[in-house]
Amino acid sequence: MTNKQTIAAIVPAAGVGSRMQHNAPKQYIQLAGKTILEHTLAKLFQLPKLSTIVVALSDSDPYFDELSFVDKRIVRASGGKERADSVLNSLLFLAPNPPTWVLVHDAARPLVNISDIERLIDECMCADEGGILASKVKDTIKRGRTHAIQTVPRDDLWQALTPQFFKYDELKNALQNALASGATITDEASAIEWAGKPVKLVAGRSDNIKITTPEDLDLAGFLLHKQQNESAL
Ligand SMILES: Nc1ccn([C@@H]2O[C@H](COP(=O)(O)OP(=O)(O)OP(=O)(O)O)[C@@H](O)[C@H]2O)c(=O)n1
Ligand SMILES: C[C@](O)(CO)[C@H](O)COP(=O)(O)O
Repeated sequence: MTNKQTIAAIVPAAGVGSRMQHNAPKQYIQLAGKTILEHTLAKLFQLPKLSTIVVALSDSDPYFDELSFVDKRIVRASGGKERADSVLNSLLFLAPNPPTWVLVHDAARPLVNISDIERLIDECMCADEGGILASKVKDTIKRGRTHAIQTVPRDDLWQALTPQFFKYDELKNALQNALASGATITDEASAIEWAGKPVKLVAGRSDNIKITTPEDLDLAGFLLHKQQNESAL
Protein backbone atom coordinates (compact mmCIF):
# COMPACT_ATOMS: atom_id res chain seq x y z
CA MET A 1 0.00 0.00 0.00
CA THR A 2 1.51 3.36 -0.97
CA ASN A 3 1.87 5.59 2.10
CA LYS A 4 -0.76 8.03 0.78
CA GLN A 5 -3.61 5.45 0.89
CA THR A 6 -5.38 4.82 4.18
CA ILE A 7 -7.98 2.25 5.23
CA ALA A 8 -10.68 2.62 7.86
CA ALA A 9 -12.80 -0.30 9.04
CA ILE A 10 -16.53 0.00 9.71
CA VAL A 11 -18.18 -2.67 11.87
CA PRO A 12 -22.00 -2.56 11.72
CA ALA A 13 -22.98 -3.67 15.24
CA ALA A 14 -26.27 -1.84 15.81
CA GLY A 15 -28.68 -4.66 14.99
CA VAL A 16 -31.18 -6.18 17.43
CA GLY A 17 -30.67 -9.77 16.26
CA SER A 18 -34.41 -10.50 15.96
CA ARG A 19 -33.86 -13.80 14.12
CA MET A 20 -31.66 -15.03 17.02
CA GLN A 21 -34.60 -14.71 19.42
CA HIS A 22 -32.21 -13.93 22.29
CA ASN A 23 -32.69 -11.57 25.24
CA ALA A 24 -29.81 -9.38 24.05
CA PRO A 25 -28.52 -8.41 20.60
CA LYS A 26 -26.68 -11.41 19.15
CA GLN A 27 -23.34 -9.56 18.87
CA TYR A 28 -23.18 -9.70 22.68
CA ILE A 29 -23.74 -13.45 23.01
CA GLN A 30 -20.73 -15.11 24.66
CA LEU A 31 -18.98 -17.82 22.62
CA ALA A 32 -15.58 -19.37 23.48
CA GLY A 33 -15.12 -16.97 26.38
CA LYS A 34 -15.85 -13.64 24.64
CA THR A 35 -18.77 -11.85 23.04
CA ILE A 36 -19.22 -12.30 19.30
CA LEU A 37 -18.35 -8.62 18.83
CA GLU A 38 -15.10 -9.02 20.76
CA HIS A 39 -14.13 -11.99 18.59
CA THR A 40 -14.84 -9.99 15.44
CA LEU A 41 -12.90 -6.94 16.62
CA ALA A 42 -9.99 -9.16 17.69
CA LYS A 43 -9.68 -10.25 14.07
CA LEU A 44 -9.53 -6.63 12.83
CA PHE A 45 -6.98 -5.73 15.53
CA GLN A 46 -4.60 -8.08 13.68
CA LEU A 47 -4.61 -5.76 10.65
CA PRO A 48 -2.08 -2.95 11.17
CA LYS A 49 -3.16 -1.38 7.84
CA LEU A 50 -6.40 -0.21 9.47
CA SER A 51 -6.03 3.38 10.68
CA THR A 52 -9.40 3.49 12.47
CA ILE A 53 -12.08 0.98 13.44
CA VAL A 54 -15.54 2.57 13.54
CA VAL A 55 -18.10 0.49 15.42
CA ALA A 56 -21.70 1.45 14.58
CA LEU A 57 -23.80 0.96 17.71
CA SER A 58 -27.36 1.64 18.71
CA ASP A 59 -27.50 4.86 20.70
CA SER A 60 -29.30 2.85 23.40
CA ASP A 61 -26.68 0.05 23.46
CA PRO A 62 -25.99 -0.61 27.17
CA TYR A 63 -23.45 -3.41 26.57
CA PHE A 64 -20.54 -1.93 24.59
CA ASP A 65 -19.23 0.27 27.40
CA GLU A 66 -18.94 -2.85 29.59
CA LEU A 67 -16.26 -4.13 27.20
CA SER A 68 -12.65 -2.97 27.30
CA PHE A 69 -10.20 -2.85 24.41
CA VAL A 70 -6.47 -2.18 24.43
CA ASP A 71 -6.53 -1.25 20.74
CA LYS A 72 -7.14 2.50 20.65
CA ARG A 73 -8.22 2.60 16.99
CA ILE A 74 -11.80 1.93 18.05
CA VAL A 75 -14.29 4.79 17.74
CA ARG A 76 -18.05 4.66 18.21
CA ALA A 77 -20.63 5.92 15.69
CA SER A 78 -24.41 5.87 15.81
CA GLY A 79 -26.21 2.99 14.13
CA GLY A 80 -29.28 3.51 11.97
CA LYS A 81 -32.61 1.88 11.25
CA GLU A 82 -31.18 -0.62 8.78
CA ARG A 83 -27.67 -1.97 8.31
CA ALA A 84 -27.13 0.34 5.32
CA ASP A 85 -28.06 3.33 7.48
CA SER A 86 -25.52 2.26 10.10
CA VAL A 87 -22.84 2.03 7.43
CA LEU A 88 -23.76 5.42 5.96
CA ASN A 89 -23.73 7.01 9.41
CA SER A 90 -20.25 5.58 9.93
CA LEU A 91 -19.09 6.94 6.58
CA LEU A 92 -20.40 10.40 7.49
CA PHE A 93 -18.67 10.09 10.87
CA LEU A 94 -15.39 9.68 8.95
CA ALA A 95 -16.06 12.66 6.64
CA PRO A 96 -13.91 15.23 8.52
CA ASN A 97 -10.85 13.02 7.99
CA PRO A 98 -11.83 10.56 5.23
CA PRO A 99 -9.77 7.46 4.49
CA THR A 100 -8.95 6.37 0.96
CA TRP A 101 -10.69 3.00 1.41
CA VAL A 102 -13.23 1.53 3.81
CA LEU A 103 -13.44 -2.10 4.91
CA VAL A 104 -16.96 -2.94 6.09
CA HIS A 105 -17.28 -6.11 8.17
CA ASP A 106 -20.33 -7.43 10.00
CA ALA A 107 -19.99 -7.72 13.77
CA ALA A 108 -21.90 -11.00 13.31
CA ARG A 109 -19.04 -12.58 11.31
CA PRO A 110 -16.39 -13.42 13.94
CA LEU A 111 -15.00 -16.42 12.05
CA VAL A 112 -13.49 -14.45 9.20
CA ASN A 113 -10.02 -15.57 8.15
CA ILE A 114 -7.33 -12.89 8.37
CA SER A 115 -5.57 -14.03 5.20
CA ASP A 116 -8.87 -13.74 3.31
CA ILE A 117 -9.16 -10.11 4.43
CA GLU A 118 -5.56 -9.37 3.46
CA ARG A 119 -6.12 -10.96 0.05
CA LEU A 120 -9.28 -8.88 -0.50
CA ILE A 121 -7.41 -5.67 0.36
CA ASP A 122 -4.39 -6.56 -1.79
CA GLU A 123 -6.42 -7.62 -4.86
CA CYS A 124 -8.66 -4.55 -4.72
CA MET A 125 -5.84 -2.08 -4.17
CA CYS A 126 -3.81 -3.70 -6.94
CA ALA A 127 -6.76 -3.40 -9.34
CA ASP A 128 -7.79 -0.04 -7.87
CA GLU A 129 -11.33 -1.43 -7.75
CA GLY A 130 -13.65 -2.26 -4.84
CA GLY A 131 -14.68 -5.79 -4.06
CA ILE A 132 -16.12 -8.29 -1.61
CA LEU A 133 -15.33 -11.63 -0.10
CA ALA A 134 -17.74 -14.20 -1.48
CA SER A 135 -18.11 -17.98 -1.48
CA LYS A 136 -19.25 -20.08 -4.41
CA VAL A 137 -22.69 -21.59 -3.93
CA LYS A 138 -22.29 -25.32 -3.21
CA ASP A 139 -25.90 -26.48 -3.04
CA THR A 140 -28.55 -26.80 -5.68
CA ILE A 141 -30.57 -23.57 -5.50
CA LYS A 142 -34.31 -23.43 -5.94
CA ARG A 143 -36.50 -20.39 -6.54
CA GLY A 144 -40.22 -20.29 -5.77
CA ARG A 145 -42.69 -21.87 -3.39
CA THR A 146 -44.06 -25.39 -2.95
CA HIS A 147 -45.32 -26.94 -6.18
CA ALA A 148 -43.95 -24.01 -8.16
CA ILE A 149 -40.20 -24.20 -7.87
CA GLN A 150 -37.41 -23.85 -10.39
CA THR A 151 -33.78 -24.87 -10.15
CA VAL A 152 -31.51 -21.84 -10.54
CA PRO A 153 -28.36 -22.34 -12.63
CA ARG A 154 -25.57 -21.92 -10.08
CA ASP A 155 -22.40 -21.65 -12.18
CA ASP A 156 -22.16 -17.90 -11.51
CA LEU A 157 -23.87 -17.83 -8.09
CA TRP A 158 -21.93 -16.55 -5.09
CA GLN A 159 -22.86 -15.88 -1.48
CA ALA A 160 -21.79 -12.37 -0.55
CA LEU A 161 -19.77 -12.27 2.67
CA THR A 162 -17.97 -9.49 4.46
CA PRO A 163 -15.60 -7.66 4.58
CA GLN A 164 -16.59 -5.53 1.61
CA PHE A 165 -13.91 -3.08 0.52
CA PHE A 166 -14.50 0.12 -1.44
CA LYS A 167 -13.11 3.61 -2.01
CA TYR A 168 -14.55 5.90 0.64
CA ASP A 169 -15.99 8.51 -1.73
CA GLU A 170 -17.42 5.91 -4.12
CA LEU A 171 -19.22 4.02 -1.36
CA LYS A 172 -20.49 7.13 0.44
CA ASN A 173 -21.93 8.65 -2.74
CA ALA A 174 -23.42 5.36 -3.97
CA LEU A 175 -24.99 4.57 -0.61
CA GLN A 176 -26.40 8.08 -0.18
CA ASN A 177 -27.91 8.13 -3.67
CA ALA A 178 -29.20 4.54 -3.58
CA LEU A 179 -30.92 5.02 -0.21
CA ALA A 180 -32.34 8.38 -1.30
CA SER A 181 -33.84 6.65 -4.36
CA GLY A 182 -35.53 4.05 -2.15
CA ALA A 183 -33.38 1.17 -3.42
CA THR A 184 -33.14 -1.93 -1.22
CA ILE A 185 -29.55 -2.10 -0.07
CA THR A 186 -28.52 -5.15 1.96
CA ASP A 187 -24.75 -4.92 1.44
CA GLU A 188 -22.24 -2.30 0.25
CA ALA A 189 -21.85 -4.04 -3.12
CA SER A 190 -25.56 -3.59 -3.89
CA ALA A 191 -25.14 0.18 -3.61
CA ILE A 192 -22.09 0.09 -5.87
CA GLU A 193 -24.00 -2.08 -8.36
CA TRP A 194 -26.91 0.39 -8.18
CA ALA A 195 -24.43 3.09 -9.16
CA GLY A 196 -23.40 0.97 -12.15
CA LYS A 197 -19.86 0.42 -10.94
CA PRO A 198 -17.91 -2.87 -10.93
CA VAL A 199 -17.47 -5.09 -7.90
CA LYS A 200 -14.65 -7.63 -7.66
CA LEU A 201 -15.56 -11.05 -6.26
CA VAL A 202 -12.73 -12.42 -4.13
CA ALA A 203 -13.21 -16.05 -3.07
CA GLY A 204 -13.31 -16.41 0.70
CA ARG A 205 -13.82 -19.28 3.11
CA SER A 206 -17.41 -20.47 3.41
CA ASP A 207 -17.01 -20.90 7.19
CA ASN A 208 -17.01 -17.08 7.46
CA ILE A 209 -20.64 -17.42 8.48
CA LYS A 210 -22.94 -14.63 9.61
CA ILE A 211 -24.31 -15.71 12.97
CA THR A 212 -28.02 -15.17 12.41
CA THR A 213 -30.25 -17.88 13.91
CA PRO A 214 -29.90 -20.08 17.03
CA GLU A 215 -28.57 -23.08 15.12
CA ASP A 216 -25.56 -20.99 14.03
CA LEU A 217 -24.31 -20.72 17.62
CA ASP A 218 -23.06 -24.29 18.14
CA LEU A 219 -21.14 -24.30 14.84
CA ALA A 220 -19.70 -20.83 15.50
CA GLY A 221 -18.71 -21.79 19.05
CA PHE A 222 -16.95 -24.93 17.84
CA LEU A 223 -15.07 -23.06 15.10
CA LEU A 224 -14.07 -20.20 17.42
CA HIS A 225 -12.63 -22.70 19.91
CA LYS A 226 -10.80 -24.39 17.03
CA GLN A 227 -9.36 -21.05 15.88
CA GLN A 228 -8.27 -20.23 19.44
CA ASN A 229 -6.51 -23.59 19.80
CA GLU A 230 -4.77 -23.15 16.45
CA SER A 231 -3.55 -19.65 17.29
CA ALA A 232 -2.25 -20.89 20.65
CA LEU A 233 0.06 -23.41 18.94
N1 LIG B 1 -29.76 -1.37 11.78
C1 LIG B 1 -28.75 -2.28 11.75
C2 LIG B 1 -29.00 -3.65 11.45
C3 LIG B 1 -27.93 -4.54 11.44
N2 LIG B 1 -26.68 -4.07 11.74
C4 LIG B 1 -25.55 -5.00 11.78
O1 LIG B 1 -25.37 -5.57 10.51
C5 LIG B 1 -24.83 -6.89 10.66
C6 LIG B 1 -25.58 -7.90 9.79
O2 LIG B 1 -26.96 -7.73 10.04
P1 LIG B 1 -27.91 -8.93 10.59
O3 LIG B 1 -27.20 -10.22 10.61
O4 LIG B 1 -29.21 -8.85 9.85
O5 LIG B 1 -28.12 -8.48 12.11
P2 LIG B 1 -29.49 -8.01 12.79
O6 LIG B 1 -30.14 -6.96 11.97
O7 LIG B 1 -29.15 -7.72 14.20
O8 LIG B 1 -30.34 -9.38 12.73
P3 LIG B 1 -31.91 -9.52 12.45
O9 LIG B 1 -32.09 -9.17 10.99
O10 LIG B 1 -32.14 -11.00 12.74
O11 LIG B 1 -32.62 -8.59 13.38
C7 LIG B 1 -24.91 -7.25 12.14
O12 LIG B 1 -23.61 -7.23 12.70
C8 LIG B 1 -25.79 -6.16 12.73
O13 LIG B 1 -25.43 -5.81 14.06
C9 LIG B 1 -26.45 -2.72 12.02
O14 LIG B 1 -25.30 -2.31 12.29
N3 LIG B 1 -27.49 -1.85 12.01
C1 LIG C 1 -23.82 -7.83 4.36
C2 LIG C 1 -24.21 -9.29 4.32
O1 LIG C 1 -23.67 -9.95 5.45
C3 LIG C 1 -23.66 -9.92 3.07
O2 LIG C 1 -24.16 -11.25 2.95
C4 LIG C 1 -25.74 -9.46 4.35
O3 LIG C 1 -26.31 -8.81 3.22
C5 LIG C 1 -26.35 -8.90 5.61
O4 LIG C 1 -27.74 -9.15 5.51
P1 LIG C 1 -28.64 -8.98 6.80
O5 LIG C 1 -30.04 -9.30 6.41
O6 LIG C 1 -28.45 -7.55 7.21
O7 LIG C 1 -28.10 -9.95 7.78
